[in-house]
Amino acid sequence: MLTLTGATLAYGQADPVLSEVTLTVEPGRLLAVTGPSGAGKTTLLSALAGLLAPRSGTVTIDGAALHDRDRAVAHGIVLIPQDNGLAPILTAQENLQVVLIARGHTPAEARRDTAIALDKLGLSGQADQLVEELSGGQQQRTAIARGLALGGNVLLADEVTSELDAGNRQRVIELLQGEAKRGAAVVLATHDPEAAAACDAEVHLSDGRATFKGR
Ligand SMILES: Nc1ncnc2c1ncn2[C@@H]1O[C@H](COP(=O)(O)OP(=O)(O)OP(=O)(O)O)[C@@H](O)[C@H]1O
Repeated sequence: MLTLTGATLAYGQADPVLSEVTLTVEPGRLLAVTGPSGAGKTTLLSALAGLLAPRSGTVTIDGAALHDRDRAVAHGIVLIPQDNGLAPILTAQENLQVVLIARGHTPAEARRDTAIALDKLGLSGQADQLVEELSGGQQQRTAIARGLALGGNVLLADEVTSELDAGNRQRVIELLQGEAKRGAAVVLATHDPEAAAACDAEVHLSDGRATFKGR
């Protein structure tokens, strides 16, 4: 269970982006994080990913303080970043394999899980293409495939449908729902009302505050 308690999130000495946020990201649930541009969606996901320590309040995973990204990785917290975070001069499949091998897969396991994840995103035909040669939407789907291949306990997806056509957006939402069904806690930051509506719950960020919206 990943929990923020009374967390104030800020960069350096600047005014807080979000104040006194309390929320729990529950296994088996898909949570939407919504709000206008600049409201703090990426900031919230950064705190949940162990990348940004709260100025006050706490972030805990299974009751233990989440001090840093290393701790988050050890707890299986996977982030699919807004800018996709892919290495442009590696192929789509290399981007997945490198990360899987770094997490302890054998090369054969990494090849197998890479192929499965790329196929789920409809990218089998792009496996050998350099990321820099892929379209924006294909790159976004490659980043999602990499996130899914890691099979995390917590999956934080930051605006991962922004460059997708309707069919692929639906596919991705169904995959995220599938991740929740297998028991992962899934968080989707999104501007898209349809994507938010497909989630089990929604937290809306506005004017530095987080508000839960019912379903
Ligand atoms: N690394 C940083 N250093 C300083 N300020 C930052 C940093 N990252 C974000 N901010 C500021 O924090 C605020 C929230 O930004 P954030 O990226 O979390 O919003 P967002 O809701 O994800 O926006 P968008 O929908 O446009 O992606 C903005 O005012 C932004 O300028």
